[in-house]
Amino acid sequence: MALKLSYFDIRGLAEPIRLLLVDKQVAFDDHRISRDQWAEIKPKMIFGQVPCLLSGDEEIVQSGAILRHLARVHGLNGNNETETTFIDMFFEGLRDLHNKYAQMIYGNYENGKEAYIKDTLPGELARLEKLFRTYKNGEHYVAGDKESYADYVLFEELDIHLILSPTALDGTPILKKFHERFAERPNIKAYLNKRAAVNPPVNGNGKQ
Ligand SMILES: N[C@@H](CCC(=O)N[C@@H](CS)C(=O)NCC(=O)O)C(=O)O
Repeated sequence: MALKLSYFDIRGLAEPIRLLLVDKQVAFDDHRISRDQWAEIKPKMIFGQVPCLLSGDEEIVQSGAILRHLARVHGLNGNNETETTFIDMFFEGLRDLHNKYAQMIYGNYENGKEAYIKDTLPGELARLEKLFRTYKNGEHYVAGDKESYADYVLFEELDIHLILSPTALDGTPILKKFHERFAERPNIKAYLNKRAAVNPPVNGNGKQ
C-alpha cells in the first residue's frame, strides 16, 4: 500500500511518525509542504491541519491516530490489552509534556525558556522516568522487550528537549540511556545522520 505523509518541512508532530516508518523500513513519500503551498492544501484537510497520512485511498489525520494506525499495522501496540493500555497512557503523558513545551516555544520562548527548563521540565521527566521503569526497570522499551509506537514519540520528545537544554536528561539516567540506545538502532542511526546534513527546524517558528 503506497503511503504519503504530508507535513511541513520541520520535525514537529510528524517526526515520530517518520522515525517509526524509517525504523520499520516502510517506504513512504515524505511530502514536505511549503508555506506557499499551504493555503491551497489547508481547505482540503479534514481538520484543516497536518500531519496527514494517505494510505492508498484512506486519509488519516491527527498525529495520535496516525501513530496508532501504524502501530496496529506493524505490531507496535504491545502484546496484550494491558500493555496496549500502558502504551497509550505513556503516549498521552508524552503528549501533555509536548503541549507544555509547545506553549513555551510558541508563546513565551524568550521569557519562559529558562523557567521551563528549571522549574517545569525536571518534575515532568522524573514522572516519565518512574513510569518508564514499570516494565523491566526501563532497560528496554516503554512496554518491556518489544518496541511500541510510544518509543518513537519518547525518543523524539527527549531529543528535542536535549536541543533545548543539553543537560536536560542528566537527572533522569534511565531516560538518558534509552535515548542513547534508541539512537543506535541501525535504521534510526542512518536516518539521523542523513537528517543532520539537512538539519530541518524542530518547530515552525524556528525556535528550539
Ligand atoms: N491535533 C492535531 C494537531 C495538528 C496541528 O496542530 N497541526 C499544525 C502543525 S503542527 C498545523 O497544521 N498548522 C497549520 C494550520 O493550522 O493552519 C494532531 O495531533 O495532528
